[in-house]
Amino acid sequence: SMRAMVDARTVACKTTEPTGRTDKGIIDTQPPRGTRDFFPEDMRLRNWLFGEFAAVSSSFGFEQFDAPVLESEELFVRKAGEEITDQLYNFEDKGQRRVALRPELTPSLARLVLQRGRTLPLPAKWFAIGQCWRYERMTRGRRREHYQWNMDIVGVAGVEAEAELLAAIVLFFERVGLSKDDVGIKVSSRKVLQSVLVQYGIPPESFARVCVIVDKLDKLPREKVEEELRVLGVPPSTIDGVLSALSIRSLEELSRLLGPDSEAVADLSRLFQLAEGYGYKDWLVFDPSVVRGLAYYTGIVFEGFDREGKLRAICGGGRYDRLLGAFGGDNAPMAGFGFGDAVIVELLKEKGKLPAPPHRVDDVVVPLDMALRPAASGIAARLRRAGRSVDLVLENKKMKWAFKHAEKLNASRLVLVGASEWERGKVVVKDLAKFQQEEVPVEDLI
Ligand SMILES: CC(=O)Nc1cnc2ccccc2c1
Repeated sequence: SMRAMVDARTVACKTTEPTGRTDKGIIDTQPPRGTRDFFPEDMRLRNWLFGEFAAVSSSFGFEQFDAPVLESEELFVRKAGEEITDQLYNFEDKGQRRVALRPELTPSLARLVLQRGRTLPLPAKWFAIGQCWRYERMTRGRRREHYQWNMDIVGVAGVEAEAELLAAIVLFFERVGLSKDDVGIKVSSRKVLQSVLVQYGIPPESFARVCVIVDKLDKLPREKVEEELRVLGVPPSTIDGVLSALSIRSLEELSRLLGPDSEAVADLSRLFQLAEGYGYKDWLVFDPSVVRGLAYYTGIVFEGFDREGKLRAICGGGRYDRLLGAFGGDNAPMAGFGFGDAVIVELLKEKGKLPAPPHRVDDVVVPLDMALRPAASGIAARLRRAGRSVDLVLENKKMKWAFKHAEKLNASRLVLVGASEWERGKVVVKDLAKFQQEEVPVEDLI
């Protein structure tokens, strides 16, 4: 068999095999650095998770889109010092084109919206589940790919869009068995930071880069952050002002700091009011230290977190009203979120809520002698046309083996095609759930 050949080859790897694989022996069977294989059991979990993502998106009336994993590099070149662009998986292709494996889905969404232009009916509510890439020096041994679920709303300027997106995240958590005691969603607005920076006379064009640096506050030591801000020309005194604003923990306090007619206060108050209507207000935590690390956010930002504080952000998103303009198009209001496939699985594992979907089939069909193989194949074909999943035993096996095989496959029925029954137009059907067996006319099999 193949296995024997492979084993022999690894043992006597000095021989030159007909395949020419000389002393290299077997190929490296591991996937490339930082990437994962999905064996069937992994794929069953992944299909379950993506099924939950898609079910939530559909229950919000969103339409699915996708775009190539390979994009023009220019889609992601943003000089704001973001980690996601510092680690771009970019290269020059054989046509001397600068290309990159997408690190996120939002720029592709923006490209598709611009491609449709005014013909795109608004609001557009689109979702995607796609593999995203980063190129990290393997010093950190972190993964270089993950799958991300995105939901985005194009064309709604009010925080009703963000409220709807937060509702989708909450529904997902509820569907997978997580409660507001397990997870929460921190909510803020970049307009908080914007108003503080205006008070300190920081020029607006530094705003995105300051946000990216401030977002690192919970990842880097403070003096590192101060250093990066100083490089931008933001004096240390500003940092104290920024930090005091980020340490506020109530909307009342924020209103006192920014004044009663602050847009940030209005947006956040409205958002919490809508959250009350949806019934997920208790899942939200106002936390102005949430900035998010993507340069293009312009308003409300949010991130899902585990209340035990053991894991990195579960998901994140916000409003980004100026992205289309950055690509040279006319702006349209946009808001959305990204939800990775890694942290949520870690969290569900920790909570003992990770499903282990078993492989199963409806029927196992076995010819009891080789003359009946065509008959058995016909039975399997009928059952499959009727929508049942059928494992047709392809080698000549005895009853005992067939039974064990059917149980391994968690089959509901074992269909035995035997000579004496077949002469009478019947097959033996064993119901493996009810431990019963009966002779069934072929036409009644469905
Ligand atoms: C926990 C994890 O796998 N994170 C992850 C893995 N791969 C990525 C690839 C691109 C962008 C972000 C990424 C984030």
